[in-house]
Amino acid sequence: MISAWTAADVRAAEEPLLAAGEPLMERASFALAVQVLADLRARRRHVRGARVALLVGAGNNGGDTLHAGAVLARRGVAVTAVLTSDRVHAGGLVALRGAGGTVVDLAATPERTGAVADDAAGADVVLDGLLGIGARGALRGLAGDLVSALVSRCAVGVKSAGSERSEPADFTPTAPGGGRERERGPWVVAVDLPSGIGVDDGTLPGPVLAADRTVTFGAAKPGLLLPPAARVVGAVTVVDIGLDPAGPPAVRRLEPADVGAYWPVPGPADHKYTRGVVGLVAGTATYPGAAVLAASAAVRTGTGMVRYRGSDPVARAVLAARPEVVTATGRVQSWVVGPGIPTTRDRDDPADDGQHDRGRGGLAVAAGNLPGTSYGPVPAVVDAGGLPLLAESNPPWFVLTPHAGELAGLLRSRGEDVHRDDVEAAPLHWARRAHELTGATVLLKGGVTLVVGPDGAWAQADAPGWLATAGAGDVLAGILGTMLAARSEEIVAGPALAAEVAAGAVLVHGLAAERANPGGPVAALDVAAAVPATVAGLLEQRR
Ligand SMILES: NC(=O)C1=CN([C@@H]2O[C@H](COP(=O)(O)OP(=O)(O)OC[C@H]3O[C@@H](n4cnc5c(N)ncnc54)[C@H](O)[C@@H]3O)[C@@H](O)[C@H]2O)[C@@H](O)CC1
Ligand SMILES: Nc1ncnc2c1ncn2[C@@H]1O[C@H](COP(=O)(O)OP(=O)(O)O)[C@@H](O)[C@H]1O
Ligand SMILES: [K+]
Repeated sequence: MISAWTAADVRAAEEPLLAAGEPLMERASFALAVQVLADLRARRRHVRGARVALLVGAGNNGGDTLHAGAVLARRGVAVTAVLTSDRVHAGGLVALRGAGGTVVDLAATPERTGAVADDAAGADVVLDGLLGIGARGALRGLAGDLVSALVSRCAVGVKSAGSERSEPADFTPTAPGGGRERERGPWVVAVDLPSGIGVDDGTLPGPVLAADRTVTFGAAKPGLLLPPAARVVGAVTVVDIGLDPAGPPAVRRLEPADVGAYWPVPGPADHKYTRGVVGLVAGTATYPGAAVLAASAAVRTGTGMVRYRGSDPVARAVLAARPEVVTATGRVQSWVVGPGIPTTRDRDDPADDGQHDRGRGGLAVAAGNLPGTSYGPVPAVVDAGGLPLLAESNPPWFVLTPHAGELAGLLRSRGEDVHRDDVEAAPLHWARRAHELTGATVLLKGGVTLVVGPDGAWAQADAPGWLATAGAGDVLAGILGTMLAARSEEIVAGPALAAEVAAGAVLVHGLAAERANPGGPVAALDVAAAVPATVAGLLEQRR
């Protein structure tokens, strides 16, 4: 698992160590220099004679950068530090000058910004040390001007899907094949984080120089995992400088081993009911495919049984694809409500095939709101047309699975003035808001999928861009339904678990998409078909 702590938590963890005289900056800057030397060696034959430009801001982030520059200069690298403030880290400046580095005081000559940017754009490596965890809002002043000038000189483009990111890293915050490629310009290494990203919320409030690598100190920061900033951090290397942040991380990311470790493997005493039964309210005459996709995915993920609820013609389509599905009513351990049913609240909408009523019924059971039945409470997945069926207040074992447009609609229905673009610009903020307003766990789908529950947030980036295809969301709903059903009682007893299970479902979905056709296009049903081998691969890792 990758864990990220907020700037405040990192500072709190640093404090006692700094008070005890631990040389944190020395550790950080030395590790940074070692990484830059490795990157240089990977890119050119000789380190000696390489050109490295340091972009230096007013704080300790600039201090780290200057000290790393001193190490590089002593190895024969031609290092030039561009100072964007008249009060940069004094010790770092002395060290760099002592090692033979060159200093350009841009703060004293701001009219040279264009020429300095030209020069930096011609370097082999640029170290972005303008701002670290002390960043507040958009990059301002000279630092902002310099970055804007550099961005215009180092055009970046998004790699075509399928191209490989080969840089060694602790994690790559974008999905496979979704990396970026600088069309021209230097290799950019962000010091601690790319200057100007929202450290704790992953927003991009102003200009940011996209990095090829981020060397981050002590622990990952939320902005390195969260969209949209995750798209500009490159390959992330976490350097251990002895920090031990207290409390739960602000954002986490599951790795395959985490999901494999807790996957429920049936034993000799199990039968289909102990494994979990999924109740599925999905599909209409207009969108029958959603029912087929969700049912297929639920079956392929290893459910004990799928009970399908819908009109006869759709049920026939489901059974033709998956004869394992049953249509008889009975107890279920999780409900999946909404794929392929209309998003209107109109009970009389003939296009709803009666699914709104069935969906409301399922959700009432899942919430434990039907006195006299012993069938609830159980977890539920609420997708697409299920979202308008939600009550005002919902239990956290409900997992809502909107994409950005659906999340905006849900929030508007609860009084927020928000549109799809706003959600895409600050997804963590709006997913948290939806969790607060509905009480439910919120899984916000996208290139990086966020899950927010009572116990914090998860950010998963497991899927190739090819997964952005019709029906992929229905497959996720089916996978998640099976995973929730398998741990139904545990989740209702400790609903914070719903978010972790949901993050696990996103990981399985993403890995299955990659497995279905590595490096190429995938169809939603093929993603479902790839789930069994994906799960077997996860289980293999725990042997
Ligand atoms: N304290 C230490 O000894 C350690 C600090 N570390 C480094 O120190 C960094 C944090 O240092 P600081 O607390 O000095 O903070 P920063 O280095 O992030 O810089 C804060 C400075 O930037 C200015 N600033 C803030 N927002 C701005 C904006 N939007 N536009 C322009 N200027 C802005 C502030 O006025 C302040 O002067 C970490 O990110 C890390 O790189 C690491 O070396 C680990 C040890
Ligand atoms: N750029 C992307 N990279 C990887 N996965 C993506 C990307 N865009 C969307 N996805 C994933 O594809 C799925 C699309 O689901 P959804 O929007 O509900 O489609 P549908 O309703 O047609 O099933 C989600 O799981 C989402 O996370
Ligand atoms: K930085």
